[in-house]
Amino acid sequence: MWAPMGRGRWHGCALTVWATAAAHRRILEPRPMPTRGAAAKSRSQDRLYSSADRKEKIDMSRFSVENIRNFSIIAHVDHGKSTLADRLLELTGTIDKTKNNKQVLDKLQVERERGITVKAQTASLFYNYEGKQYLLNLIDTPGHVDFSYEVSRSLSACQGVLLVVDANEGIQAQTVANFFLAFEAQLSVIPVINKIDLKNADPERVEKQIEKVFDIPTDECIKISAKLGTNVERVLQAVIERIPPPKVHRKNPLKALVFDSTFDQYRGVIANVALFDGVVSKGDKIVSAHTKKIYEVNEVGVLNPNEQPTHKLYAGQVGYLIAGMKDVTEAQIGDTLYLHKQPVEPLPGFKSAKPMVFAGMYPIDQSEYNNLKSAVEKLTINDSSVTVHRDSSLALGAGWRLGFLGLLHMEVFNQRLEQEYNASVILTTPTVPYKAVLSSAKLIKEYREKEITIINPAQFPDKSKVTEYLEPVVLGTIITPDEYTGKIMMLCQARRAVQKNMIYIDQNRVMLKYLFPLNEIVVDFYDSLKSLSSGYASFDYEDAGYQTAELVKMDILLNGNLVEELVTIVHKDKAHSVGKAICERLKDSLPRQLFEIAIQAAIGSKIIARETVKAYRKNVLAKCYGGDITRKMKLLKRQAEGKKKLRKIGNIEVPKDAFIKVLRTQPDK
Ligand SMILES: Nc1nc2c(ncn2[C@@H]2O[C@H](COP(=O)(O)OP(=O)(O)OP(=O)(O)O)[C@@H](O)[C@H]2O)c(=O)[nH]1
Repeated sequence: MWAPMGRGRWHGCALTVWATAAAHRRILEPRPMPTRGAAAKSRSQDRLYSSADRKEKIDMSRFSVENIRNFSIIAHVDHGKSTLADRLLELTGTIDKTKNNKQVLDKLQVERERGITVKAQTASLFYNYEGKQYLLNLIDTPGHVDFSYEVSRSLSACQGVLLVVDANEGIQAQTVANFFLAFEAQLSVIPVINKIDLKNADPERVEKQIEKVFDIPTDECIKISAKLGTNVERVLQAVIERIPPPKVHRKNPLKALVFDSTFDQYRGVIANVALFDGVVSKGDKIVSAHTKKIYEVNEVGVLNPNEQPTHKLYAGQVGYLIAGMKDVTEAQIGDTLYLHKQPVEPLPGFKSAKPMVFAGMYPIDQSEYNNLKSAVEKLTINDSSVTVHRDSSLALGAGWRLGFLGLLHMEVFNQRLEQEYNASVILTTPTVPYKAVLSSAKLIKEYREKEITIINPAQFPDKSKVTEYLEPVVLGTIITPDEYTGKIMMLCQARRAVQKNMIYIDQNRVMLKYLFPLNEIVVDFYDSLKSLSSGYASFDYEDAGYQTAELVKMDILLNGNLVEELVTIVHKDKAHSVGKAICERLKDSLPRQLFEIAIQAAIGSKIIARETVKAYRKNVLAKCYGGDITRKMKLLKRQAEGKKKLRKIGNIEVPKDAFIKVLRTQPDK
């Protein structure tokens, strides 16, 4: 159950508990299931269970393994995972249902602003069913393909999943991808058809799709409205009836898996742990199997959904552990913790995330390097799927080359750096990891390998040094109403994709499988797909290795000066159209300056595209009339502040966000 899973990506989850002394006593007695008539009464009881006043430590020994269920909610983006999680938390009294709860488990600012889940979150729920008290550990996971590493790690701590499908939209590409993650991990799958309250809901059609694509009998589907709370109680009951308890041994020595971690500036690393065997408590001396360092446990507890200290954690439970780990290198995701006096064989851990997109990251001002370094280190504790290599460039100074799981992941990381660490950075053109097979023994000796991976376009080796270039490919799944199939096929062809399969999942919905060069889909394929299908088509992909490709390095020049951020590797056949599009978009995003600017795309010394920005004089003081000196000074100051957001290339001032705008759209012809 805790074994690695498909698609080269992984996960973990967490479990929990809490209560005031009074509430605690109460939770140990079976609680009758709330009925509508008992609503007013249960509200006051629920308050006892709200997280605000849970100060007393909980005795976790009372939750035996048979009464624990670890499950995750997985779905296509926006099908209602977080809304269902809110209802489950309310129904079990974990949060106060009189409050207008929305995305309670989406704690990050970026998640609330974008309305998406980025980070898997956990909460422990207490639930009485047929006279027994259960501890249900719920993990809300992200839906977007870029965050499926979070999904797979979460699944490693679960025995079952709720597969949520929108009753109007039906099965989408990420429903398929997520189902197979759970299926490969041999988890129990409970299909939940959500949004049955919608006018266009057609749960019967979705039931049939589920039967056709996943081979799950229609009578196993639970039809709900997470928004209105309709039939949600049935979901909790199914979790108990259909998902098995974890297979663990409490009498064995401690074996705890670190499946996630966060950083607190006062308390250091907070490790999320799942206990496979044994017990852990405050004061225990534990060892990291990875570093062999010894720590004393300062605190253990559960997430409910906030931290709630407990006396101990027992096998089968999931919670958090603080043990004075201060450094990124000490908090390895996938590490096994064991008791100092009772060494154990470490768990297999997780395969590391495989970055799909790399970009250079540099401080806008080199004096900010150390602050940015510390911010990047802390954020990567919280997001272990980002890979970090030191890098430097003549124009941009010292920085890093970061690997992300996709472009949205890159944008979210950047936004979190700004919002959580107040750091402002320059990002270079995202690139996929290309490979080059070296041609001579001398070069192989120099690089110490025959096949090198290129994650920085500036280091792309010249054709004279290689026998062939290779590009990464992915197997993409597209689900669409059949009226858009023709247009989608043309789009895929323009992206150099090769069709592998096509099936009807119901009377008018088609599932297409294509082999895509990763480079062709990474930036804007999804946007193009959405716009030509009026938003109806969905897309997901998985790693499919490498293929030979004719690649060239393209430079972008401003008045003859190289723009390092925009150096890019392109397929030979696309060089002209991509170069032209970049020049045109750069022209649109560059403000006019006091002199003319020539924008050129070049391959080696050959110019393949050109645009010109005409000269223009921006005189802020022209706005002032009447010679008001204070106002003049204010305007000059504002202009100086604006300049901090600019990067100078030669004598040309380029706004920082111009580059990302340029990269957003590529031509489809
Ligand atoms: N009508 C209706 N709307 C719902 C229902 N459940 C969720 N929604 C709405 O659907 C939208 C998406 O819901 P979320 O719960 O944020 O979806 P999610 O799957 O968690 O989304 P990601 O975290 O981005 O993957 C929100 O606007 C919800 O209010 C439902 O049962 N009925």
